[in-house]
Amino acid sequence: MISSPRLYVRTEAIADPGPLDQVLEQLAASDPRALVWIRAGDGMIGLGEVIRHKATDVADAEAWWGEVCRAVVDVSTDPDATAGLFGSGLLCFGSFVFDPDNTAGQSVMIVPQQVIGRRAGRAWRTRVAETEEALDQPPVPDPVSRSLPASVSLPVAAPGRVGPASPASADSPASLDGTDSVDGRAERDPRWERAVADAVGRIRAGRLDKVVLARDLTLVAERPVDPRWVATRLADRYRRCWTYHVDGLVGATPEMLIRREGGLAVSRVLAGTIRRSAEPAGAAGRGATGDQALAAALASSTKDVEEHEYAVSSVAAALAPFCSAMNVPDAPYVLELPNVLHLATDVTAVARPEATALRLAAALHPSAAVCGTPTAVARETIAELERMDRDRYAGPVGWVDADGDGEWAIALRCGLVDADDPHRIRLFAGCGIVAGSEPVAESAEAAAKFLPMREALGAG
Ligand SMILES: C=C(O[C@@H]1C=C(C(=O)O)C=C[C@H]1O)C(=O)O
Repeated sequence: MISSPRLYVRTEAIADPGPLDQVLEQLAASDPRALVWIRAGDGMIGLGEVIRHKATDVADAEAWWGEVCRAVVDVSTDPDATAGLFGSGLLCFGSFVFDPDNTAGQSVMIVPQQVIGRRAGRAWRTRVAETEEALDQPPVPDPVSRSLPASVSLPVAAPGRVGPASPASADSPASLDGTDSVDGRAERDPRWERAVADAVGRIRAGRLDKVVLARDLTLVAERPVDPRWVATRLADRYRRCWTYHVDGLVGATPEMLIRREGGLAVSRVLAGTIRRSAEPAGAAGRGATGDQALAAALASSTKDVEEHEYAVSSVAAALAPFCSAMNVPDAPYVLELPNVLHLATDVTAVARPEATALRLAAALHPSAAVCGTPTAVARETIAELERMDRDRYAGPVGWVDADGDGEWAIALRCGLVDADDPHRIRLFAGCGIVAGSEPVAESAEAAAKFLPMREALGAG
């Protein structure tokens, strides 16, 4: 039996502080541990910590969150002020490991002391405390009052020079010049390419249909990596993605595992990728004509369409038992991001009342977009061939509210700041492997997926 402290919660409407990526940059007095969920300037920033729960898995987190919510007293004086604002009121941020059986990492759920939220031009602040009196005290820090004394300022700082961790001098930033470049290391990894070739062999031999293989890249920065700095830059450039930071895991993902708002559940499935070329303007990959040609190539690639279909079927099959109606579009559309184009399908469904965002996330994870088909064989294949701890990469990351609504994305295009040495950050990128995959092309795709984080860190 889990026992939860009584929590008092108050939500109030506030003046619009402006796009949250800019607010994050101005949150001078806040802690670098600020929790972040931003998309196109809207979303939530969480400050402070009231409770932290080390979850064993998503189902455990759901049971725990139910207990917490049962012990909550909402003392908002004007509940109408924020009624219907998705994300307002008590909420919890979370980030889950990809595979609890194969990791040294830890899933975490965090209830912040304060949330500053913004959606569609409206804004709110939610405060949480263990006594009602504490809610009557001025919040510390008060990020929406613009009169912070300079002395409390902890500037959101750039990481300085960033380079690949080199085995020879693992503690100092490596040179970005010459042959020892991030590019050289990020583009190709012979060991990973052999794993891809091995996976293709297993798929052609009929042992499985699809497996997602990932690799990592550790960068070392001159100064400790401030996730707020990284998140600000990601949110500005990747406006169609969900920019997140939870407990050292920072990234901007284009893939929504499940969003539940009221009875409506939506999952954005991605699989099938083409890199936007870095060729000079006028060449394929740059400008409208180049993008159109790439989009057409992607949409007509049998390999990518097949890879995509596995991912869509796995999501539709996992959602079906929890939904009374579902719409699965016949064909994908092309989602354009600054670094890549993806085949995308938005599966929408009417969720049964007991199907909370966390319950749906538990049912959907791991989807074929990050694991493979069939799931169990793909999971074993990953453990065997990848030889890497995914930690919280490719696990669900997001938030849930007291009604069970929320958004759980897949933690992609991210990095994990080393808890013991914040100068070090481990980036991840993975690719769906099917019968028609080629190791060198998959390396190029992985390199394109590293790009958002490398650019945000100034190691582009
Ligand atoms: C695994 C990743 O991305 C996934 C794999 C994709 C693919 O192989 O085409 C596309 C989007 C994601 O579902 C990643 O970004 O690390």
